[in-house]
Amino acid sequence: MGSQIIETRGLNLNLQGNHVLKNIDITTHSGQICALIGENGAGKTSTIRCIAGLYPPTTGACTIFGEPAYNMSQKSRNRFGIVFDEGGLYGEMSAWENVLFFARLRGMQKEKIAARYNELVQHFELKTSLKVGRFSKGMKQKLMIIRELLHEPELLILDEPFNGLDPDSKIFLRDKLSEICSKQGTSILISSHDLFDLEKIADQVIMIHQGRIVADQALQAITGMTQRYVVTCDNPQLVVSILQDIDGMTVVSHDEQSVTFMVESEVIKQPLQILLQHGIEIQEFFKEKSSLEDFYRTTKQAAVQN
Ligand SMILES: Nc1ncnc2c1ncn2[C@@H]1O[C@H](COP(=O)(O)OP(=O)(O)OP(=O)(O)O)[C@@H](O)[C@H]1O
Repeated sequence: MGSQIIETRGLNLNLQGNHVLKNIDITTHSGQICALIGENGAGKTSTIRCIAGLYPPTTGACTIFGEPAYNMSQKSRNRFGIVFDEGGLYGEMSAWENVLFFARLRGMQKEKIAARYNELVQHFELKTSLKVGRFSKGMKQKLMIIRELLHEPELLILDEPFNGLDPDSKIFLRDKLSEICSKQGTSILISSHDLFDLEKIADQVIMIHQGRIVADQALQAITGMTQRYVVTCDNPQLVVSILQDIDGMTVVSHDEQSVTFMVESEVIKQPLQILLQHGIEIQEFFKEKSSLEDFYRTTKQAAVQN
């Protein structure tokens, strides 16, 4: 695993008498995509604001590149880029003018800015002929990411970057972010409600519920194989009645097309063989994989009960 990028320890945040973050402990590593998930109002944006040095922790510590995030030096500030949903683009300017303005503030030279801008515009396939005020949501999102990648940061922080994007734009952006991480080694911290898309790109998943961390795991550990099988056939009702009589096989659910069942692997070695032996005409048979959505649901259920 790479070096530590973000570290929070016992991070608490009070905003106007509201205890928004409670003992948040986060460690992220370089070259990885870390996803922040959780329901509306869970505390994702507040966590990101602390990490970016916009809010001082009420108690506890929050460091980025080993330096306290609040009041960090300009040098450390230049080591990351951040995109919030609310934007911060100038509509009356062109894409180039927007990018130039921010890159100059970061102390970059114009020739370097131009070269990098062209490279990123190509990478993100951004059409730049219109004034930014006439850009679509997806184009603005791309431009903000280009602006924040221009100075070649080691870390890119994104707060709900897929918000309001159509499926094509979402897939495109998701895959480009993954590429930037894998090819250029840029670490990414991303908050989003798009669990399906996060599942495609994240390495680490942190779930926040009512200001507390309720899960922090490698994606690989979350989305492994389950002990559940799914069979699709013409007569699921028949399958249900057959399975009910077999020791070691338990029906979990069924509908008009399929049956999901669990198998005790010590008792049943070849579930497919058993179905075939009973003369069932199978259209599809597979072992179910757990998704990030399943994980979110069960983790949330447990958090609500605690
Ligand atoms: N300035 C503020 N003053 C008081 N409370 C605040 C302030 N900003 C946020 N909060 C509260 O902090 C909690 C966490 O908000 P936050 O925006 O961090 O959640 P989130 O997980 O990003 O939500 P969403 O998914 O809706 O963007 C919410 O209850 C919110 O009302």
